[in-house]
Amino acid sequence: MNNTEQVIKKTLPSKVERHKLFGSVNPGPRTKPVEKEQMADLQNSKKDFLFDIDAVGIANVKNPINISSNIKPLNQTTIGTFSFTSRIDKDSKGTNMSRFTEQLNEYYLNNYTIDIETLKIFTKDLATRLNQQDAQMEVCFPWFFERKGPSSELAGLNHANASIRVDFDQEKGHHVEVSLSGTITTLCPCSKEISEYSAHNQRGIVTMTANLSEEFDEREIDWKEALLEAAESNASARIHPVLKRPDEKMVTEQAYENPRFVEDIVRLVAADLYELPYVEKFSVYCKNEESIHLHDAVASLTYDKRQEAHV
Ligand SMILES: Nc1nc2c(ncn2[C@@H]2O[C@H](COP(=O)(O)OP(=O)(O)OP(=O)(O)O)[C@@H](O)[C@H]2O)c(=O)[nH]1
Repeated sequence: MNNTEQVIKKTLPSKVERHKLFGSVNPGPRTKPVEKEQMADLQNSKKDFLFDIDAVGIANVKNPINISSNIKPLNQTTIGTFSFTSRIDKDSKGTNMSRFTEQLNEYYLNNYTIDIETLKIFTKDLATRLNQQDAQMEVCFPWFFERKGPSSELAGLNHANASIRVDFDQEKGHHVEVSLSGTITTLCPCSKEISEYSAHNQRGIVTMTANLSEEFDEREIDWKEALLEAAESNASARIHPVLKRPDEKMVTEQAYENPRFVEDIVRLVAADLYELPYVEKFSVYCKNEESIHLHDAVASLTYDKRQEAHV
C-alpha cells in the first residue's frame, strides 16, 4: 500500500440487527409461570409408574478435584469425571437431577479432597438431599506419579487412571470399590523362546478393581500406589517418562529377563492383590496392544476371597 491509497472498511449492522438478519425473532407472548413455586413439577408427580428404577441420575460430569498421593506430587489438582445415581420407586415419576450438581458444587466450593471418607459422607448427604434410601457415585480421574529413570534417576510424571465408586444404602451402609488402570511393558515369552534374537514386546494396560474391607484405612495406605505396584512389579518392565541410554539398556534387558504372556500378567497381579489383606474381592483385566498384530491380546479374572471355604 502506498501513501495515497485508503482502506475502505465495511459498515456492519448492530449485533441485534445482525441476529435478526440471520433469523432471530422477537419473543412471543409468555403464558407460563416464571416463579419456581408456580411451575409444574413433573418429576415429583406421584402415581403408579409401573416399575421401580434401580439407578437414575447423571453421568459424565466433569469438575476439578483435589487428590492426595503417597508418590509425588503429594497434593494434586486433576479432573474428575463423575456419575451420580439413586434408586426411585414406581410411585415417583422422576428424580431431582439438579441436586446432584448442586451438591457437587457445594463440596467444590468447600475445597474438598477426593478420598474414600469424603465420598462416604457425600453419598450419605446425597441420599438425604434426594429423599431416597440410597445413593451411588463414581469418580474417575487421571492420577499423576513421579517416575525416575532406573540408572539416571531423571524424573518425570507418569499417570494412571483411577476411580472410586461408593454405594450408600441406609440399611446396608457403604460399599467401596476402587479401580486403577496402569500401563506396563510386556515381552512375549514365545517370541523370546523361538527367535534367534530379540522378542516382540507390547504396551499392556492393566485394570484392577478391588472391593475394600471396612478396616481399610486410607490414612495409612494409598490404594492407588498399592494397585500400581501390583501391576508394575509383575510386568516385564515399567514405563518411564525420561530414559537416557543407560536407563534404556536397563529396561530393555529387564524386559528380556522377565517375559510375560497376557495370562501371566493377570495371574501374577491377582496373586499380589490376593496378598493385600484389605482387598476382599478383585478383578484383573489386561489388554496388550500387540506390536506384531493390529489386534490386542486380552485376559481377565475375578476372585472373591470371602467365598473361600472355612475349615
Ligand atoms: N427427572 C428428570 N429430570 C431431567 C431429565 N432430563 C433433564 N432433567 C432436568 O432436571 C432439571 C430439574 O431438576 P430438579 O432438581 O427436579 O429441579 P427443581 O425441582 O427445580 O429442584 P428442587 O427444588 O431441588 O426439587 C431440569 O433442568 C431438567 O431439565 C430427565 O430425564 N429426568
